[in-house]
Amino acid sequence: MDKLLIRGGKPLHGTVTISGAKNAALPELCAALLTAEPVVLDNVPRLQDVHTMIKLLRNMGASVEWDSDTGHRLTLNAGPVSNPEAPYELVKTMRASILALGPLLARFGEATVSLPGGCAIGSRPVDQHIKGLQLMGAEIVVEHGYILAKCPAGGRLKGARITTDMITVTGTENFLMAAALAEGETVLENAAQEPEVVDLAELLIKMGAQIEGHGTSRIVIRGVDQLHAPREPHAIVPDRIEAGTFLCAVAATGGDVALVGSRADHLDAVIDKLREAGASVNAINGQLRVTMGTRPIAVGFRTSEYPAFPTDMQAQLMAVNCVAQGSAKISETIFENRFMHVNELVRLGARIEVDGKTAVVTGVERLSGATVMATDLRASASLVIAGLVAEGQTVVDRIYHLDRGYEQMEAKLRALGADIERVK
Ligand SMILES: CC(=O)N[C@H]1[C@@H](OP(=O)(O)OP(=O)(O)OC[C@H]2O[C@@H](n3ccc(=O)[nH]c3=O)[C@H](O)[C@@H]2O)O[C@H](CO)[C@@H](O)[C@@H]1O
Ligand SMILES: C=C(OP(=O)(O)O)C(=O)O
Repeated sequence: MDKLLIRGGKPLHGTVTISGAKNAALPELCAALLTAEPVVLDNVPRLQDVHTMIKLLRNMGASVEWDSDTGHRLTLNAGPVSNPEAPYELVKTMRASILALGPLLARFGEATVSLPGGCAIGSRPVDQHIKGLQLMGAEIVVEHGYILAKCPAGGRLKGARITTDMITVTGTENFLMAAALAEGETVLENAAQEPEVVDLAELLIKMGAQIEGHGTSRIVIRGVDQLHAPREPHAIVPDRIEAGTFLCAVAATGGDVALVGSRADHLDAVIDKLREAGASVNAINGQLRVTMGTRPIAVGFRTSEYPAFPTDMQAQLMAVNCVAQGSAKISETIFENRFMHVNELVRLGARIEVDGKTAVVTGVERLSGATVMATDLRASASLVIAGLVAEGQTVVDRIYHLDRGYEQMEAKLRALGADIERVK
């Protein structure tokens, strides 16, 4: 099993290119299921979850081809799909497989998708996805760990008014894709406003969907009979969480880094907090430049839905607080168990106390390298940041979690001057 070996204490300097967003790539790969024409996506990040999604689509009969061995453009042809099924073996490694449910139902009138199950950060049920699709007329039974869904006689979903109990990102995305081919109008109330939802809506519009209100909490979709391939390749929006992770790394280690291909306007809440911590963050000529010359100041924050502070950045900013001056309170409101990184950060010398959904971090002057274990994707990123600033050597074990959502993280950090390598 791969590990990362980090010798901390080096400030980061240079330029890093931010990849396309994992959380936009995954629904957009599924959106290709909505048409028999070949869909071309650009800026697709080459990371493990994308490879898993490609496996899932190929298993259904789709053809998926990268343009070159190292490039980021791929062509998906769901014309030959004959098996509208997402089996447990593939779904268990990636919750986002649930995103196949909406498009499969909409285009093929039936779908069999394994229940994703829980994961380290919480139980993560999909009841809202099921409820919304039922409101659109789908007949759904859940048995033997599978969601068995089919459209009523006539074979087409019907537009509906869907108000979810909470804001759900992949739920909103499933409804967008299902409603694009449904009969009549669908209104999504309490919709997620994340940039990845907006990017998916923009791709669907390029494919002929009629969507209004994406980026707000009320989205209206008028179903059409057929979708087609976008006329031009659709470039996936930059990964704001990858960008935020690099911003936090610099805030912790000090240095001066330019992020190419990132969207400052998608990172307002994160940038505000990093400025409060003492970093200078500026958007210049399409780049985001972060400089940090002092020890950070501890900053309190609370995770919430976009545009507030993202839960996917909680662990990384906690790592910055670990070496900051002062103490700060962090509240996690989205997932019930997203403090798995705390015990590992403590092994590096951090002072953190957790009480339910709140963690209080008191910064220490130095962390000391140790062997730590990654428990989930963003927990891994926080351990890498802590390792970059810790004295001596840190080994981050189980980095298959990190590989799910970051493209070439260690190569990008090494190019910025970090002493980091992957070992078996
Ligand atoms: C692939 C992808 O885009 N993943 C992101 C997506 O996950 P995901 O879409 O799975 O997260 P949701 O927005 O759905 O979850 C929000 C909350 O609602 C709960 N819930 C959700 C659906 C449901 O049917 N029932 C239910 O109870 C969840 O358990 C959670 O507590 O948004 C999360 C919140 O920003 C991010 O952390 C993930 O990185
Ligand atoms: C929780 C995350 O992803 P997923 O929903 O794919 O598990 C994440 O990207 O931090």
